[in-house]
Amino acid sequence: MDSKYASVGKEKENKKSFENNSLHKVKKMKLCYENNVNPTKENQKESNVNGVKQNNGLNNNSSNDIPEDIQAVRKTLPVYVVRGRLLEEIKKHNTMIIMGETGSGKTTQIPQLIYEQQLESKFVIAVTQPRRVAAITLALRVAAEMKTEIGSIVGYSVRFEDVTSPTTKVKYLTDGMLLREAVADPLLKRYSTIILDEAHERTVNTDILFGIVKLAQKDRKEQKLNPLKVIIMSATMDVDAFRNFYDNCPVIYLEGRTYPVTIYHSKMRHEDYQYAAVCTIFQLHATTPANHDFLVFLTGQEEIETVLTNIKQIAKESPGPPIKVCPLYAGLPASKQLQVWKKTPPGMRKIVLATNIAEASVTIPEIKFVIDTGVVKERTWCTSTGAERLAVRACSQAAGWQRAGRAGRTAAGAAYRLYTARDFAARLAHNAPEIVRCPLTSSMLMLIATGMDPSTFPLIDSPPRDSIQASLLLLKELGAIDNENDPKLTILGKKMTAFPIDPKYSKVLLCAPEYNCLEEALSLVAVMSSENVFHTPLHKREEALKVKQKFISPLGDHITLLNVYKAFCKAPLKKQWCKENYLNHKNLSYAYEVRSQLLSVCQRLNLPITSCGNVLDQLLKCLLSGLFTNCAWARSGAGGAGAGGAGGARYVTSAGAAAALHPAGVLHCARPPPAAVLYTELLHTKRSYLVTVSAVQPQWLQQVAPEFARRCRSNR
Ligand SMILES: Nc1ncnc2c1ncn2[C@@H]1O[C@H](COP(=O)(O)OP(=O)(O)OP(=O)(O)O)[C@@H](O)[C@H]1O
Repeated sequence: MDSKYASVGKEKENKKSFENNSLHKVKKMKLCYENNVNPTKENQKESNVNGVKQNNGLNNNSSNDIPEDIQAVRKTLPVYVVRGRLLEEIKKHNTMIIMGETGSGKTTQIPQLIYEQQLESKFVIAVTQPRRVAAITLALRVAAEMKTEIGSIVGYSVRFEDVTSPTTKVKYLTDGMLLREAVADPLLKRYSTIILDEAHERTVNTDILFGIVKLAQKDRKEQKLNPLKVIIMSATMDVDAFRNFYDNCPVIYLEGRTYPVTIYHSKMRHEDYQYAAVCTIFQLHATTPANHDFLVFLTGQEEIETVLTNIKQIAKESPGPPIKVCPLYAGLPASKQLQVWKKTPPGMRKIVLATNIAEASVTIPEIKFVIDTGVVKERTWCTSTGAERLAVRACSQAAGWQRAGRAGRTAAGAAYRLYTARDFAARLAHNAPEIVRCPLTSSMLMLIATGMDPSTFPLIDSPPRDSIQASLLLLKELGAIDNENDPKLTILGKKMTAFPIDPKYSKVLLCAPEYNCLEEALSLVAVMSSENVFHTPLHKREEALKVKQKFISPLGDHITLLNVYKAFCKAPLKKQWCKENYLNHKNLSYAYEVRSQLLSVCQRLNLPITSCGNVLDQLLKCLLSGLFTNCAWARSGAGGAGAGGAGGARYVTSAGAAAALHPAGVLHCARPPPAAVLYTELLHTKRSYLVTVSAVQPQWLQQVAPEFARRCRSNR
């Protein structure tokens, strides 16, 4: 059964082109637009709808400080307009797919409608999000709409932060958190409705949740428990795949959006998308009023920081209002991420530079223009070598629509695609789901912890067989499961599920008391969870490398990172200290946050928090107890251990991949190069590199992981 409730479809959105002629000189460049929007009219409309004061201190008031009538805004949303018919459908069906335009009100309104209609009584409505920033900001918005304190009727639960209470009825949570809850209760009995939002993202966690809710629904029916309603939502999903998976369940199409988004495509291809983005920013900046904010999609932290510096420099000489540039990426401390939702002073323009964490679900109220570079940084994984490949790729059409959908949420907007219409048409409709290209160890552990059998578990797309086998073997060798054929969790495995981190690292923390080094292991794991802590600006490279010397340990990168973290903790004026020492304050603050969360899990598990002091071999052995598969040996012969500095040395990993030490690593120039190393990551770019490396004694492997060491010996 397909219902159509409104008439404006995505295919009817304006698709226009912009001509991007000379991009050589930012200030002189001029772009030509067809059918430009009328800025005066737009301003009038915007002043009526923007802004709301939220109870977390984030002020979303409109640029001209006219408070938003939040209830009036609600009532204009396409979902609200069709609420009666929609609720009828929701009552009728236990499983359904809802497709609706970005910004139509799916995520904020549908849970409220269900709650208000008292379809719910003592049970809770869960709404999952692939990303924590979306879960938090949506919960804050819905709490404001429902005039309630966050954490009471409306709450959220994300990694390291649970803002819910026994009165919470509408709960926004990351898919990872719901997966954790399924470990304790695979039937998810406290929920009467589970809404799996942004289904198109197809993260490993959501793919597993699709199967978990399907089984929970069936089992609850068989056990005559309260029924579970499952709603799958997105603006851009592959409906057929989901429909097949959920036994031809009904699909509801909600068409229509509140404000139009005009799409402009570049008329020519750009070799340098960062440069094209900066040019576009300044052209729009010079021609549009302040408080028309911009959202620019880039691929990662380093790129964001480079563009941020460029913008700040160019802005000094450019016409237009003052600019506030806000970065937004996953590794940014939560408080810094939420800065993006803070109101900018009147007369100022906010430019948000984001990775794809801002691609779906979020509303950043005053975003008028989206600038879409059309690329994303994606990790893929090779099962046989364990190598990760980090590559910048063209994003899918679905991602393009989602990005454009971040404009037009509180007023009409536009999306500038820095790629041609022809390029867009040639792109994949959807990216391949994560489950077919990423390591599955964490998800397998959670799945087994829920008592499910990985070999019969229902999935929309099956991961490659060798990927499942490799994950099960690793879990067995980590001691998390008893065997690979009919796996059951061991006591250690059960404890590992208490940590929201990769099982290799939870094993490190759980083994740390044995080596008397939990203090140090916590700091190291935390700092490794954050992005690069070293800041090496190109123009001050020599100076930055000189300063780095004071942290360097001859044992390698891990102890060097620990030295940095310890010094950071002692520094009284942290920001200033980081600046002087060429360190990234945001990333170290993030590590600090993560450490305190990991510490509280260790305390819950009653692990003794002791320190190994200067006996750092203990810490490296402990690290090896979780990362034993990440060992590499210097190749004998030319280029191997005997051949001059380590920079030229070649290593072979336990999985047989050949790689060199990464040039940014401490051991890159060690003489003689270490015979055996432990690495955190095997990265393929143009060459293969071992990243974050420490020297280890070859016999340690035998001591910490005898079974694995035996297997390695027989393979070598
Ligand atoms: N934080 C916010 N501040 C201001 N307005 C907001 C906020 N969050 C939501 N809104 C308003 O509510 C509308 C609906 O948002 P909602 O997230 O429910 O849409 P959606 O259909 O789920 O979109 P998407 O598919 O992009 O996730 C937005 O377009 C915007 O007008």
